[in-house]
Amino acid sequence: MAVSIQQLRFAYPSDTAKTVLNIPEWSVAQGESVFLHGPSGTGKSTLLNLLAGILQCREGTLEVLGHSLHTMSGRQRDRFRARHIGFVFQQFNLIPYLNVLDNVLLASYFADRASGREDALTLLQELQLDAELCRKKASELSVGQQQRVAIARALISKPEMLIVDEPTSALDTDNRDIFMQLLLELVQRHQMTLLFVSHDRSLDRGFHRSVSLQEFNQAAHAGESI
Ligand SMILES: Nc1ncnc2c1ncn2[C@@H]1O[C@H](COP(=O)(O)OP(=O)(O)OP(=O)(O)O)[C@@H](O)[C@H]1O
Repeated sequence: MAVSIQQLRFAYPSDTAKTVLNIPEWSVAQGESVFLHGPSGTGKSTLLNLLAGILQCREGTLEVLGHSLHTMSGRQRDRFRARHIGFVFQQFNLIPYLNVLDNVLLASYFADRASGREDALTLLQELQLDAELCRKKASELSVGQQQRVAIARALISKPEMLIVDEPTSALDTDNRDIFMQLLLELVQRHQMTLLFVSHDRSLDRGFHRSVSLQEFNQAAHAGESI
């Protein structure tokens, strides 16, 4: 299994009275692509952040790619994420003053799987970003270009799992369709597990499974308190 969750409960330390996630059981198979949707504020980003080890699971079990994240320290989770997970954030989080190529190479450095310039340039080319563009600073790119750099950065260390959080909201329909096609092709070619969050249900074409968080998160129904 790529993801296996049992009896997970999560509340933010700053608001412990509010259970954001209460998931009795949920799993994702290796190589599966899952489109996760649900109304705003129901905990989609929170779930992705737990799966990537950015947030800590304090109650229940959370296994990702066979690793027990619920027993790991913060440092171990950071290392796990750098090695095994590619994460594309809503705001991309590129480093604005570094050029495109260096933004991508920096991620491979942190993963301890240093990929060379050639690998990075090939990947950027696959994502339709040419050599000239790769010399530009991230702050000089369009939103669509930044998005593709963020994907390249997530893929450079050859992660087994790619997590993408609502990445298309700033794009027009044509660019969105091109982006989705590119993403799904890359995921299939590299045989990765994909978890993709969006409000936009029309994007779920091509995924193995489309699921609402409310189907398996009990906290979303009850407005539950611990
Ligand atoms: N850092 C935080 N501290 C406290 N509460 C938070 C924090 N981040 C999110 N929340 C709360 O947790 C709940 C779930 O938020 P989350 O961002 O996971 O929802 P979401 O489904 O991804 O929403 P959206 O679709 O709007 O991005 C919300 O009620 C939110 O207010």
